[in-house]
Amino acid sequence: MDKKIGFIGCGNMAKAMIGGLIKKDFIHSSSIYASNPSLESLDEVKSSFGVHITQNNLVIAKECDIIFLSVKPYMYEKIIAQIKDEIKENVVIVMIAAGQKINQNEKRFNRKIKIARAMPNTPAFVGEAMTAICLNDMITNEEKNELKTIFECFGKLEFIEEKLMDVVTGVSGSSPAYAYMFIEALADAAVLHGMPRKQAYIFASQSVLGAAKMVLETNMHPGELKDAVCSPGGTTIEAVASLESSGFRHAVIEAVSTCVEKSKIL
Ligand SMILES: NC(=O)C1=CN([C@@H]2O[C@H](COP(=O)(O)OP(=O)(O)OC[C@H]3O[C@@H](n4cnc5c(N)ncnc54)[C@H](O)[C@@H]3O)[C@@H](O)[C@H]2O)C=CC1
Ligand SMILES: O=C(O)[C@@H]1CCC=N1
Repeated sequence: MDKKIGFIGCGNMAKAMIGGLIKKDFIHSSSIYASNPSLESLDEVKSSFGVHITQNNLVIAKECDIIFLSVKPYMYEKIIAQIKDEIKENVVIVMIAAGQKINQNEKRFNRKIKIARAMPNTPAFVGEAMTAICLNDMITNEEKNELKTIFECFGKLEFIEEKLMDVVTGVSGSSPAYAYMFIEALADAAVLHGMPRKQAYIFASQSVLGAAKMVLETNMHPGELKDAVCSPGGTTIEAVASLESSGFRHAVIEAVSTCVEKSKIL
């Protein structure tokens, strides 16, 4: 790709996406820019991936053709005010913040601007993100395809309606955190029963990875796949019954709903 991609805000999500892009070899590191007030994370991306780093957001504004706003949602107003008169004519702004709506941010630029709203997740770092994206009507088909290629460098991508974006935050943007909690809890249980901690993480995480692949690759219903693990009178159904009596599904549904509601008000 001959365009320059910039990240304003070089925190967890930006680092995951930069890592994913570089590992895929889709864009040369000299075409990636990252800005951040503190040097710590910038030094990390420079030494790991060789990208340009700066503490000045205006460098990104002036240099880059596609700019990811990878700062916290409450920073958007301030960052847009800072860059809006310095950005290139045809720049594509990619907003990844939870809860930030396209029309609310279009107004902040005081002119017609190309905006994509995306919700990725941190598994981008290992090329396994799930990203949802929606676009405003300023973005051309060619730019849509470029964005598709960029996001597919580090995982799966679906174009969705903006009204579903808060749901996406709950089901995929934030859900790696719940999955890590599940893996940690599985491993804790294995340790409780005598397995060394390191080994327990391998067993727990590989079985979660395998289960996810089964859902994606067999197209079978998760319930059917679960049933295939539960031998009549066997071990698994004991665990399943125990999870049900602890309100496992209800706890997950409630947690995701809280997350979606929070995304709506950010
Ligand atoms: N962490 C995640 O899993 C996901 C995060 N997001 C979104 O990505 C955005 C960033 O989230 P994280 O990376 O988790 O946060 P983070 O706190 O790790 O990163 C934000 C970065 O912005 C920097 N920053 C603060 N003020 C700045 C300024 N004036 N100019 C430039 N940079 C500045 C901070 O120093 C920090 O490094 C948020 O809006 C969040 O909603 C979206 C999907 C997933
Ligand atoms: O916790 C957050 O607000 C961000 C949005 C999705 C994942 N992390």
